[in-house]
Amino acid sequence: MKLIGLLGATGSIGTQTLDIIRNNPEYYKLVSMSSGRNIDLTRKIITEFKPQFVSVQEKAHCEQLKSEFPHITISYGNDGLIDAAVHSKVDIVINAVMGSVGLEPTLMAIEAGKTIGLANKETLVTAGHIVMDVAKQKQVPIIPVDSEHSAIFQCLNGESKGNVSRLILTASGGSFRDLTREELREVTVEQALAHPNWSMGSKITIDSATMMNKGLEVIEAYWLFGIAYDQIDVIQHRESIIHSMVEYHDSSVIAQLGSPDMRVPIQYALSYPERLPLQNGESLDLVKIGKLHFEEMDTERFPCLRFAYEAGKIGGSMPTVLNAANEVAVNQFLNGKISFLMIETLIEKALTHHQHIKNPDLLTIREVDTETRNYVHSLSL
Ligand SMILES: NC(=O)C1=CN([C@@H]2O[C@H](COP(=O)(O)OP(=O)(O)OC[C@H]3O[C@@H](n4cnc5c(N)ncnc54)[C@H](OP(=O)(O)O)[C@@H]3O)[C@@H](O)[C@H]2O)C=CC1
Ligand SMILES: CC(=O)[C@@H](O)[C@H](O)COP(=O)(O)O
Ligand SMILES: [Mn+2]
Repeated sequence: MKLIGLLGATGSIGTQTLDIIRNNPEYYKLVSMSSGRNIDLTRKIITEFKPQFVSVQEKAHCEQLKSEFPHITISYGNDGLIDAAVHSKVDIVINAVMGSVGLEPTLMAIEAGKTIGLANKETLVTAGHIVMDVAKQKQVPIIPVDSEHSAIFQCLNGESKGNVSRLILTASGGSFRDLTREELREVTVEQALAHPNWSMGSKITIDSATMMNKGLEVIEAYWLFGIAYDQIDVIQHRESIIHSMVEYHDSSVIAQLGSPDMRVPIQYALSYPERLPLQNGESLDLVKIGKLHFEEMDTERFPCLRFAYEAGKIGGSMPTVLNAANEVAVNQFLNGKISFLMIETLIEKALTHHQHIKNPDLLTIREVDTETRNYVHSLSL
């Protein structure tokens, strides 16, 4: 029996993780969880899964839930999020919160020796050098949940990284993959949220439309697998059937395929190194699909992927700036305050404005994150 701490239980990855726990009560038990502001769903999850510890974002929600569930420990805010991650009974933490707020709970969970199932890619983009160092020191496994990284993890299957010549990440291209720059000027939030293949939270769906999602994933892959940026390629693959590939130095390419269903990588992170049958999993019918397509990425139309490679290669505090600027800009777009193309403009301005810091410690990372958020807010007022 694995005892689970689930951060971001009310979100897209969170609720799919709960599906897996629900379907496999002999293997998994929810012990601690966090949610944000969705209190109705939090209440339902508490009632069904009976976790011992719950954290929410707001104090008022915490007080409300305490009165309804007097036998459960309920907390709130960033401290609550950390307490959910380090709960003494938890074996594995699935980090499915959105944004760099996931960084400190991840670090504290690693310090506490918990295995990490990582969906929250912003953690590694913001402070990959710190997270990977602590994980190495503590000998804590970080198992990827992001579909591309789970695919690469499965393709690597313990092979020496010295045998790898290239990682090939696939990108669906997102909602606007076939639009011209001119057409991108006019797109709406509703259109951006209509991802062709995946049903996900709103922030990552916008990241997918700007292709920043793939940029964040390149940096995520760099940290998870220790492969140089020049050996990480991205290609557009509009069907999202091949989730990513590894090319070895004997020219052999190993790919992981499957219908787009995030329960597969989530369950694999939970069951690793075993595999469990997936309830209602769709068997891949390649004959029905007929053709798979592969295209070059177009960083003229979608410069965010280029920004991410550049920030990743500079390293230090640059990826922190990239991530923080992106989080603020995407939020402004979702709130109708800026246009779609303004997202990339704000990120570029933040990157240009920032004075690079070489090997930032956690305190410096926090400062850079806050300063960047303030700067982007000031630009988009
Ligand atoms: N969805 C997907 O298929 C995939 C997602 N990912 C990554 O997984 C992570 C989660 O994505 P997704 O599930 O789509 O996101 P959602 O927006 O659906 O869910 C985010 C979760 O985090 C909670 N949350 C948000 N902000 C805060 C905060 N400040 N403090 C505490 N909790 C907070 C939300 O709470 P509430 O809703 O209650 O407010 C919710 O539970 C992201 O990093 C994303 O990039 C990676 C691959 C695929
Ligand atoms: C499901 C998943 O892992 C997402 O990160 C997905 O990859 C987004 O699709 P894009 O390939 O369009 O960014
Ligand atoms: Mn992904």
